[in-house]
Amino acid sequence: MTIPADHVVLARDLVKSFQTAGGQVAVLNGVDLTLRRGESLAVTGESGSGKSTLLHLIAGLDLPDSGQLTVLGQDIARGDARADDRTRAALRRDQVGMIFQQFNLIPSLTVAANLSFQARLADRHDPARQAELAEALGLSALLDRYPEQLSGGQQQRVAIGRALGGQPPLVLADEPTGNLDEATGDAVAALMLALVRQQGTSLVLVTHSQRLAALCDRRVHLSAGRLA
Ligand SMILES: Nc1ncnc2c1ncn2[C@@H]1O[C@H](COP(=O)(O)OP(=O)(O)OP(=O)(O)O)[C@@H](O)[C@H]1O
Repeated sequence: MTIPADHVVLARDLVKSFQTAGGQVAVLNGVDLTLRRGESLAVTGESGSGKSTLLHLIAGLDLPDSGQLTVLGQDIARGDARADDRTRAALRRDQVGMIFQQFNLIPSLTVAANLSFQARLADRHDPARQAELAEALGLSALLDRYPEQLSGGQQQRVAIGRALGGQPPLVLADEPTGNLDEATGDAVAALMLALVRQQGTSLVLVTHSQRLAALCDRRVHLSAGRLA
């Protein structure tokens, strides 16, 4: 299959199951998904429906049992072929920003060092760009602090800045407001979406919140292992 150049994520008939003590559990059962350049897509679904599993496959943190998955032109899975660990790690490091519910900042690094972390790994650290991003995220006065000295909303703003710092073409966010109160979560989500749009970054946002999902360009619902 030829992939149009503006397709950032292309998934066809993705299947993923897990082996558990109780037997094989089918989680994704034929997922089709297309994400275009600059598009934001919300993925909603019941708890346990497989939203994080899908995000992990797109990030190359795990591999599907079958189906095709191509991310930023890199085949993760196609027929029997699978991208190896190195290829998938390089894709994540250089081209994919990730934002988690638990923020996952590096506790021993200052806000400034956390902000520049991924851009440095991707060899795209730009101090002027980082200063702009810190300003946009309201973090300029907090750059010398450590994560433990920040509120939840501030920590998540640092995590957003870290994910966007290297201007990756794709950002994956897994319940980014799940640990924040409603008002803080709304403010953080609005900032994230504004920055993503400004940068022309594609976004996959996993969320329970219909309000948050409504802010995205498009939304899909995961149910019984398929997207609708
Ligand atoms: N590594 C694993 N081993 C075994 N089972 C797993 C594994 N990862 C996920 N699962 C199972 O797959 C199903 C989907 O999990 P997943 O975390 O993707 O759901 P989710 O929609 O993100 O849920 P939530 O909204 O609660 O975070 C669950 O039944 C979970 O127990």
